[in-house]
Amino acid sequence: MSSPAGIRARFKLDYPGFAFDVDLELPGRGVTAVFGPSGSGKTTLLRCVAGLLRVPAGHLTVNGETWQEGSHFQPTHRRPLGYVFQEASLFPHLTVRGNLDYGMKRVPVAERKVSLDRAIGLLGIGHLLDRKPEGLSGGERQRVAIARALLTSPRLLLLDEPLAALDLARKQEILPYLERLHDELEIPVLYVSHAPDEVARLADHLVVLEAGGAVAAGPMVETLARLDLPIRLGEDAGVVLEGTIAERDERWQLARVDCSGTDFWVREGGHAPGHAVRVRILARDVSIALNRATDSSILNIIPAEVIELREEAHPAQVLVKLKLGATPVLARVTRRSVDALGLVPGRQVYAQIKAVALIA
Ligand SMILES: Nc1ncnc2c1ncn2[C@@H]1O[C@H](COP(=O)(O)OP(=O)(O)OP(=O)(O)O)[C@@H](O)[C@H]1O
Repeated sequence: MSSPAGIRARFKLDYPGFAFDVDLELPGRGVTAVFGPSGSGKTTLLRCVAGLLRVPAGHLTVNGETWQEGSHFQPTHRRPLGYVFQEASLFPHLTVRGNLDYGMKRVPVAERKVSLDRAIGLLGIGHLLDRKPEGLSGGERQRVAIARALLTSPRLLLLDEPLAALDLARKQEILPYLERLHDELEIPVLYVSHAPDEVARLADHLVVLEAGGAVAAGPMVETLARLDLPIRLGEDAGVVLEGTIAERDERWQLARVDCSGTDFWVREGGHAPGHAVRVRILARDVSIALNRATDSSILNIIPAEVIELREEAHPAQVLVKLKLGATPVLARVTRRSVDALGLVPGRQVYAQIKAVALIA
């Protein structure tokens, strides 16, 4: 019997003072961000998946292939995966080309899925091929390390804080390459990161770890919109939505973004109509009205339904989940406003969205 597509990972491990116990069903494609505080078990999860840690009663299948079950344990070198850590571990005596060849030659010709040219093109490293690692910047080294991992034709890519050692400028330089991988490759990626901006730009799916357990796992949009989770991608609760540029308004330097049928006006980002983008809407930028204001400075006033309310740590404030068509958005309002407007689940209102940030 063949196993279904997707990744099924079940691991249980007891260190003194740290119990790790996860049972995850993850999609077999796209980027799954593994998010959580320091010491929550993110690297432990990746090490279990890679087979670097052998957990006695673990289970792992990746898109139909069983890598661990009962006494069956496929050792790391027999798992078709690419692993890139915080610090790229390139061979210092080999040129970039030599490092890439090394990755590629580990795979028989018939099984190669990513060609040398493709990997070089995706990561933009064609001009670096004759250099040695010591002559590369941190960002360039990481790009070479990712290209080398791709050349092993992995069926799973594990990226453990690949940008953490880089400064902001280098991060900004490498993120577009990671976005290209996301858009163009079918290989599923588990991406450990502390950085909200990386997660917001790259992830399709989120796993949130806390003290060795998964407190949430699901599609990014829905998971960020959950009121019972204290996830903050950035300085506030909020959602990240995927959409496409529907229209540009050159006169006012604005663009209309269509997110699953709900339109938002945003500041222009130079993208042509049809371009796929992500937008971030923070709860503090959303207010609620019972009627559509006609004399407001707010561009985005959208019919919405109240779905759920949850009191916040400060008793004056309430977080409200709204649905704008199929699109969830969070709003932060005062408890007094909840009372004054009679906000209860099912109530039809208008979401007034002051700022929508175009993030990629
Ligand atoms: N070999 C070990 N023996 C005992 N405890 C360990 C061992 N390896 C890891 N731990 C503990 O397991 C916990 C989780 O570690 P892990 O590296 O997975 O966390 P993390 O979420 O990746 O953290 P960070 O974000 O700081 O990298 C930590 O408390 C760590 O001290």
